Amino acid sequence: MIGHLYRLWPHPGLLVRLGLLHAAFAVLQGLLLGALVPILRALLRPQPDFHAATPWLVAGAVGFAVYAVLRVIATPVGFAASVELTVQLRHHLMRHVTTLPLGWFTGTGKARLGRIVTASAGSVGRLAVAIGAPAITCTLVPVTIIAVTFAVDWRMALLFLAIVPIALLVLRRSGRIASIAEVELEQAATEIAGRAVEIGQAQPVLRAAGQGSTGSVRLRAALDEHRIIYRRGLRRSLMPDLSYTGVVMAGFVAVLVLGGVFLLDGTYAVADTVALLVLAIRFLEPLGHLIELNGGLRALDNSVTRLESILRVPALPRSSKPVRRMENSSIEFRDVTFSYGEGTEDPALSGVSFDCPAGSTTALVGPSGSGKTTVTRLIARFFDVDAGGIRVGGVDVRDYEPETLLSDIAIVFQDVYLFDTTIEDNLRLARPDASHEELVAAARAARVDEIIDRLPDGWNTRVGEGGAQLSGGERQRVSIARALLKQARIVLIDEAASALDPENEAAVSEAITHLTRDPERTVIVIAHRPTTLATADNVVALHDGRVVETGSPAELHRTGGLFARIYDQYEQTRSWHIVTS
Ligand SMILES: Nc1ncnc2c1ncn2[C@@H]1O[C@H](COP(=O)(O)OP(=O)(O)OP(=O)(O)O)[C@@H](O)[C@H]1O
Repeated sequence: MIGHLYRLWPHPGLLVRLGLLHAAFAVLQGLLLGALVPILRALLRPQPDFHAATPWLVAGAVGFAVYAVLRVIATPVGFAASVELTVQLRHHLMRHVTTLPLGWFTGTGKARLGRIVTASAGSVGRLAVAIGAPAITCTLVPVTIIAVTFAVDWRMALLFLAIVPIALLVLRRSGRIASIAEVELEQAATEIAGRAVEIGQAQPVLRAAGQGSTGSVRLRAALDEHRIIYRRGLRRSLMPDLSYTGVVMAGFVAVLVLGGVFLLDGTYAVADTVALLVLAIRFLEPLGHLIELNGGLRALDNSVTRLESILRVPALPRSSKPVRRMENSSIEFRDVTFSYGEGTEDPALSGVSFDCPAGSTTALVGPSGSGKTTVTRLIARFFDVDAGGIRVGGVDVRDYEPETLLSDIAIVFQDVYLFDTTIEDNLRLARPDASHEELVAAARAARVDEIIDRLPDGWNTRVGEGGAQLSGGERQRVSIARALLKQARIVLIDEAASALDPENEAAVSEAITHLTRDPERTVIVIAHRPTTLATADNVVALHDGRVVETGSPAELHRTGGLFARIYDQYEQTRSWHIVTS
């Protein structure tokens, strides 16, 4: 466990200093108690020998003063260390997380990350001090006392020594049970958190279906389960905990019996007996205290394991000589095969090859699940391909410095997430140093200026969590404005598949057209509207992860294949919307 903790922190200096401070306490405590033996031997006799006791009394007083000073220092140091260790750990985690493939950030990945960065990192920082430090004391005090006792009487020291392995054995068993209970409780707590979030997110759907209370029923079930697991953990740990206390008590009885026998047969003087009893009490007391720390130690161990589970996720491999300049914005897929890995049957893409010359606009079409989104994810290197290669500007995406690649790529997702801040801040995210004129120009080109004019505080209107104050089409326009502001030479767009109102439909379409006008910019758009398809230079039609057609929209329309069918479907849907709206 100590090794685990040590490896967890990038700069374990603070942890080591804290550990050494508590180790010093423990040894000092043991030695101070050891000093009692010569003092009692000198004083507990018919003619007390103050001369012999004085050096030990002085040494004891000095030792006690040092101990007291260390204790006073240790309390605030421990508190500050706990906060500092948590901060260090969170920074370490976040630094690592920024090197992970973006594909790792799925729903579960994000939920795990949230829980580990908040709860687990917090408990490791807190428990490392609140439980780890006393655990060092409770282990080293008995060890020091055994060593001191050997100097007084080897038989009693051997008895102390014999108690340790028996106690540790029972402690281990109790620890295993505590560990299982902690893992179960953590799972139950995650379930409760999930249900609570679900209640919040699903309220509109649940109420629309007249099931407003369904969410709370599921939450109540999760809470009940948590309580059952908690009680089960308590029940299971009762016997091992009692056994441990029994072992410690039995050890004390054995010490009393041995001390009594040696006192009666004259082996021990009264002073020796009193001193050894004090040593026995101070030996058994921290040993007994270990059982109370056991649950915390297991929780610490499990939290460390959870943190390590993220730290062990391999970072996106970096080239040893990364390319830091993108020559042009051409994109080539060469025989790309990619599978999402565990739990997926067929590859998402198989032998996909196509070219997008610099400055061109390519529309990706195909039925749901045909691999369109995967194509865009691979260009931005959310994942690495299994076979084949993707070249951007003539260089394999794996050979770029990740920042170089991403600084020249803008992505417009279907579900655009906006931060709960002003429109201006949301746009500036793309380029914080953009001038006001550039900001206004990007907004105008994406027709975000019309949205701003309508909002009560214009540029300074907060858009709500996730951009809830804006409609889907408006959010997508903000996202396109971001892409324009970023001046990225490659833009990947997942056009909103759902129907937009006519105003948004026209605005989004115009914004996309604006993006495609730049002769330097390569645009790949997952197209769901005939107008967008019509503006494309090329079309890549996918089916079951394979390219089935490529060519210009006019050519493909003539050949009457998959593209033509999809185009006609889009047209029909559009006319249907126009008729019904
Ligand atoms: N994160 C993921 N993990 C596992 N499989 C995935 C993941 N994302 C997509 N897939 C699978 O990969 C295949 C291609 O999916 P992709 O999202 O690229 O298709 P698509 O053409 O964009 O579909 P849609 O139009 O519905 O968005 C599908 O079989 C899908 O189930």
